[in-house]
Amino acid sequence: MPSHIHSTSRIYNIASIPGDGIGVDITEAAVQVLTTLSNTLGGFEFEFKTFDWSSKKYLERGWYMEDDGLEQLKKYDAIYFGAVGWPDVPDHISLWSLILPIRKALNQYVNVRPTRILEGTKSPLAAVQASPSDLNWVIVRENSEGEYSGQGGTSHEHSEHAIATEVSIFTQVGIERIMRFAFETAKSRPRKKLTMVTKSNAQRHGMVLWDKIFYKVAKEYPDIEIDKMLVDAMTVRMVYNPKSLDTIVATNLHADILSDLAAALSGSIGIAPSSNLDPTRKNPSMFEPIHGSAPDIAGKGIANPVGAFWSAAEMVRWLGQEKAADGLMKAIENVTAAGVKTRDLGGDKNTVEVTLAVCAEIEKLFKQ
Ligand SMILES: NC(=O)C1=CN([C@@H]2O[C@H](COP(=O)(O)OP(=O)(O)OC[C@H]3O[C@@H](n4cnc5c(N)ncnc54)[C@H](O)[C@@H]3O)[C@@H](O)[C@H]2O)C=CC1
Ligand SMILES: CC(=O)C(=O)O
Ligand SMILES: [K+]
Ligand SMILES: [Mn+2]
Repeated sequence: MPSHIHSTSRIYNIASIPGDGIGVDITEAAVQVLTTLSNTLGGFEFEFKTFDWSSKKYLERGWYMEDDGLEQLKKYDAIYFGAVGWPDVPDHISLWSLILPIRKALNQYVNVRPTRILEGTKSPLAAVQASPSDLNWVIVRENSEGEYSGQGGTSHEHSEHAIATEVSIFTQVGIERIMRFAFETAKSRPRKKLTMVTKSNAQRHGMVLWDKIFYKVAKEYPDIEIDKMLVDAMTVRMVYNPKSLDTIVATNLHADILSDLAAALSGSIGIAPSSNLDPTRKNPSMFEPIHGSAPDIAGKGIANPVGAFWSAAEMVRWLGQEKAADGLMKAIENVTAAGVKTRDLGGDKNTVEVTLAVCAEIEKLFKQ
């Protein structure tokens, strides 16, 4: 591309945190696809700064992020994240040293997790036919409090009297803002439907407040059709009647679980994206596939990069480049439709082959 075009480009500074296991492969793939996208379209560019914050580095040097790591991240327009977690480090140490502090400190109180069946892929559900509306959901996950508040403690740890508490925190402010975001999401979608997931039959304090604030906020959205599901029954409805759902709002833990299920029902966990959003835009938002570091397939070059690409498309959309985001999604689906898929989707291609196919498709779509 001629340099004069570059000089007028909007530059987005992206903090890239590949992390562990397949997080590294899929982040590399996403960076390649994003670079191809900006080079092909023009008008904007990405400048990536890679942070080597990982479990491997933690084992070498005793820390995940520098002391001012969260402050460093605040300078970027967005954060692209792979995955964190490795068998040599207890999972609660890795999560609480990297991904969870970022979500909390940068006020990323929403985690948006869309699911649908991509072209050329198949749901394992018999109830799901070819129609895209058979399974097309957005799970809005509370991302700052609830069961992952981090409050609690352990006493008498090394004795038979060990006591541990894990306290769920639900605040009026925290619930109200996630409910409002969920209603706005439902409003932006054609079906205008919102299902609230709860467990207020057994959990009689936090979940009761959750329900109450949902109905309070619902009054502001008379055009949205609402219903309520207990989380256990919700799993059944997702399997037997996926068509009846559209936008879903759930707590941190419930939505974590339901979104892995949703991904599997749509074909594979390897395709599912997520956006950790600070809707106030005072802090950068963070984009990552919903899956973890997958130690069982790490280093084999076979991880599905589609969830990483879809997450990248969500990042591009959040940054305001709608046309580029739509183009990237189109390129991804042209590739799946052509049968260029990794094994988890029933194909025989590897990460690099799918990545190159998506890059070629972007060039085909956008090159005049
Ligand atoms: N946001 C994050 O960074 C997350 C980190 N983790 C961490 O990741 C580590 C592994 O966790 P698991 O429970 O095994 O969950 P996982 O999502 O890493 O893997 C679950 C299963 O799905 C498969 N899988 C996942 N992503 C795939 C992809 N892109 N392509 C093909 N197959 C894929 C894996 O091979 C595995 O069989 C743990 O340390 C966990 O704490 C887990 C979830 C999210
Ligand atoms: C930690 C985790 O599993 C998630 O955020 O999806
Ligand atoms: K991830
Ligand atoms: Mn999860």
